[in-house]
Amino acid sequence: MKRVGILGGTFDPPHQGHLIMADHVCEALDLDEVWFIPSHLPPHKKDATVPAHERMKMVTEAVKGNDQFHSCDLELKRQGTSYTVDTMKDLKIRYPDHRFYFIIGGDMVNNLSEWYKIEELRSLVTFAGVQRQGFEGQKAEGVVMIELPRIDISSSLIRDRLRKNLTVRYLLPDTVHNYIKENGLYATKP
Ligand SMILES: Nc1ncnc2c1ncn2[C@@H]1O[C@H](COP(=O)(O)OP(=O)(O)OP(=O)(O)O)[C@@H](O)[C@H]1O
Ligand SMILES: O=C(O)c1ccc[n+]([C@@H]2O[C@H](COP(=O)([O-])O)[C@@H](O)[C@H]2O)c1
Repeated sequence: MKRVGILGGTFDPPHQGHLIMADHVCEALDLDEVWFIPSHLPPHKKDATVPAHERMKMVTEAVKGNDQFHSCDLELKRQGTSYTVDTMKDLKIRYPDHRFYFIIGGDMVNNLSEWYKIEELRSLVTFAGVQRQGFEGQKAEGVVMIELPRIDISSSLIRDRLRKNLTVRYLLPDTVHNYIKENGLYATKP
């Protein structure tokens, strides 16, 4: 039986906060792997600013160099709104013997009751929550909370800094930063 963490997100763009949270949960829960799954259309958020295939490529760049981290294009291939319950049902069929942990930031812990078919989803995964700056002390039934140094990095901060032509170096992996520059994403000049 493999123990697999799932980090779903918009990843617009992926950043060090995502990698650090995945690494800490991996250690704390003794996971074999963490799979990063970019949403095609995020269910509870306004649409991403960059197309799904570009976010997928950035996630693939971000996980390079860690053998336990993998990117997964299941939600891209499925298209439509990326409800987590659909993703996990699909993964359970493909990998019936894996045990799945769905990793979420502290900003999401208290909103789980609003997720689509949440009770069915709870039967498929264990939720692992990490603390997030501005959302301290969040906890909810059925969510294992993992301690994490507060990392006040978000994709919106990075998008905002890129728009203003301010440095984002060290906020995200160099590989992702290079991909953004080479492809002129977020209105950077290629
Ligand atoms: N710095 C962080 N600390 C803890 N959790 C985080 C952090 N950044 C992202 N997460 C969590 O990672 C998951 C995916 O996040 P997402 O891709 O939406 O990035 P984001 O930084 O929250 O984006 P945005 O700023 O655009 O809202 C979510 O569960 C989110 O709560
Ligand atoms: O399935 C749902 O109803 C649902 C509602 C909100 C968020 N999620 C998932 O939670 C993950 C993080 O979401 P976000 O909006 O922070 O990118 C991502 O995989 C979303 O698909 C899922």
